[in-house]
Amino acid sequence: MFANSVRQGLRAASRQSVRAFASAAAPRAAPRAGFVVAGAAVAGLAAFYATDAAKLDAAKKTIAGTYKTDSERSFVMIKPDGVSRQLVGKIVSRFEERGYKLVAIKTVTPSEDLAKEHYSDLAARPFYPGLVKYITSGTPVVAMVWEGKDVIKQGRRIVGATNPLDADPGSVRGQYAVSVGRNLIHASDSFEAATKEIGLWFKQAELSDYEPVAWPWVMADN
Ligand SMILES: Nc1ncnc2c1ncn2[C@@H]1O[C@H](COP(=O)(O)OP(=O)(O)OP(=O)(O)O)[C@@H](O)[C@H]1O
Repeated sequence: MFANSVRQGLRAASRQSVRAFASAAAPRAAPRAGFVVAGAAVAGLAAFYATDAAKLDAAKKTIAGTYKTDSERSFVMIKPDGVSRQLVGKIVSRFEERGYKLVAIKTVTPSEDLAKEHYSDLAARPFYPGLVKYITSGTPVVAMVWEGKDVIKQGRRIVGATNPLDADPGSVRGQYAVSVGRNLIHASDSFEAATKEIGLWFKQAELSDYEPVAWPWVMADN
């Protein structure tokens, strides 16, 4: 994605630079030194536009909405222990009562490939095989997408620290979990992770677009 935007930025930059150069370079037979200077200017502009395009891309809307706006989205998953312990309603309520918008929810019995891809950044960790086995136990997970301002950061606070021993008592893990290996729930920890995870678990068509009646009362800043 970033590579594409940089390529687009470079293309836009060279188009702009060529236009700028064409209008600035009135004499047809410009001296050789002029070409050198112009070449450097084109390279400089290309670099500038490439950086600028990358910056713009960071603010661009992805499947996880737009970061730091009301449309920000997080991927939240109730793990097999949460489903088996029949805590789904209580966990969903935490997000709902906070004011966040449920844009997708489904049960999934994850394949090994899906679990491995979801936790691919932990592949080298000693607990990885056990983690994959836990997620693919055959009991489903509940995969969800929640939307609203700061939902990624606040979602992590609702979920609590990875190890329930360190989790705030008011968090899901702090209230219901005991062991790091059975910590009930996952929530995206960054916008990049949310973009990857929502794209991995959901198709665009599965994500609903609506406004809850209380939305302005929850999301307004003043
Ligand atoms: N030491 C460990 N022993 C067993 N399982 C662990 C251990 N550390 C992490 N895990 C499992 O791997 C998951 C992913 O670990 P990570 O470090 O990404 O924490 P996290 O981001 O809080 O968790 P998650 O990605 O599930 O939200 C944890 O939620 C937990 O289920």
